[in-house]
Amino acid sequence: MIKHIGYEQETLLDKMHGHEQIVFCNDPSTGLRAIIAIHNTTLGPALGGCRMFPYSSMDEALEDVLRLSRGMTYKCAAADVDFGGGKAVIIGDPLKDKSPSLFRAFGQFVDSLNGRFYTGTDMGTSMEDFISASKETNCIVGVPEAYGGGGDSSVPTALGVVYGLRATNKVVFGTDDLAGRTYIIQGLGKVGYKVAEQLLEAGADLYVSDINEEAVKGIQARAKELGGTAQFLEKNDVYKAEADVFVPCAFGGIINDDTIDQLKVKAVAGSANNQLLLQKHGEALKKKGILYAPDYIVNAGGLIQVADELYTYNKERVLAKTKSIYTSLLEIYKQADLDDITTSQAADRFCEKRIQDRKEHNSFFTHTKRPKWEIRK
Ligand SMILES: NC(=O)C1=CN([C@@H]2O[C@H](COP(=O)(O)OP(=O)(O)OC[C@H]3O[C@@H](n4cnc5c(N)ncnc54)[C@H](O)[C@@H]3O)[C@@H](O)[C@H]2O)C=CC1
Ligand SMILES: O=C(O)CCC(=O)C(=O)O
Repeated sequence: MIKHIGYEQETLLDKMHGHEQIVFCNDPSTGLRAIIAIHNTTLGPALGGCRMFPYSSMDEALEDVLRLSRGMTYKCAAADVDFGGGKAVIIGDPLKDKSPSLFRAFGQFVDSLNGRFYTGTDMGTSMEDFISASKETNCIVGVPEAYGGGGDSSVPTALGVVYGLRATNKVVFGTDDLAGRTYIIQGLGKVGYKVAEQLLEAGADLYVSDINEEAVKGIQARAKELGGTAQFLEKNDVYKAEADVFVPCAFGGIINDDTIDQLKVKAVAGSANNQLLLQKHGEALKKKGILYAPDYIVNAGGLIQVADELYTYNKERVLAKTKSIYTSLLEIYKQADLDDITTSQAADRFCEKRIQDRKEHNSFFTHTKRPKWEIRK
């Protein structure tokens, strides 16, 4: 059917793995090079953050955005929000390559999708970046309340991770108490730093790792104030330290053949998206007796908040839904146990069933079918 298209393009289409749409964004005047991927809009318009990272190649950026947007489809289904899966990546160094005009250009590309994609912060991007983008489009979430948003979405994300850690501790240690345990936190950014702080406040001890020295110094000072410890680990030492729980809060793919061999923890639960490099790594963790908290269940707090923003934001509702990550995760653990499958397989099955059920009612999002979305278009 696509024989007339050259080999390269055919390969690109093959890579889409069931995605609906990919948009390549190029604006030489601001230096913007970005990719927006919309995975699936069965449940509603695509919603997902925008990551900025100095990808070494276009292929690497594409691979990341395809994986991240697919994950959002599952995250939206699990969190029971009426949105589909999408994500964006901007190719560039967040420390050097940002400018308000670059984010305005990005906003224009988002706007061109006419309400099929809503976006906000992720790794490497901040609320300030999206204040710029929101000058060009209404399809921006996670900006400060003064700009009509719900504020920093990493706050509920971190809270959800802490509830996820409680649920995980309950299964592994028989109590959901966070105190008296040792956690390895990889990445002290918007989410990781807040998780670290809450764990210290609860009486935990930490190992921490970040390439940003300021973040490490900051959490060590906070640990001192709170009477806990936050021992620094070099980036390659995080996998081999002995602790109760590994809490990945930086990038994906960190659970792989190499790291599973090194891990000396009883559980893995953190905010990073796409923690398992491949599905088989969930099986390898299970075999090793390490409990894995599926990433998109644990890190859904930010999504819950930004989705709520689009319905008309209510803080109490967001808090209640974020807290329910505790029970959702316990359900997934129970189901995985009953079916003797991995926790990620149990989570995937749950989401795929929810999407399939909805598909019987509608298969493709359009504004005319869902007039309620007019509010933000
Ligand atoms: N911000 C949010 O609300 C949500 C974030 N996530 C995911 O959580 C993860 C963290 O997100 P954010 O905190 O927003 O990102 P961020 O960009 O604020 O923080 C990431 C941190 O990781 C550090 N880092 C980079 N390379 C590292 C390495 N080799 N070793 C240790 N640390 C390293 C960075 O210096 C930075 O401090 C990402 O995977 C993101 O996709 C998932 C759901 C929502
Ligand atoms: O947290 C956000 O701002 C949006 C949701 C998202 O991109 C994510 O959960 O990865």
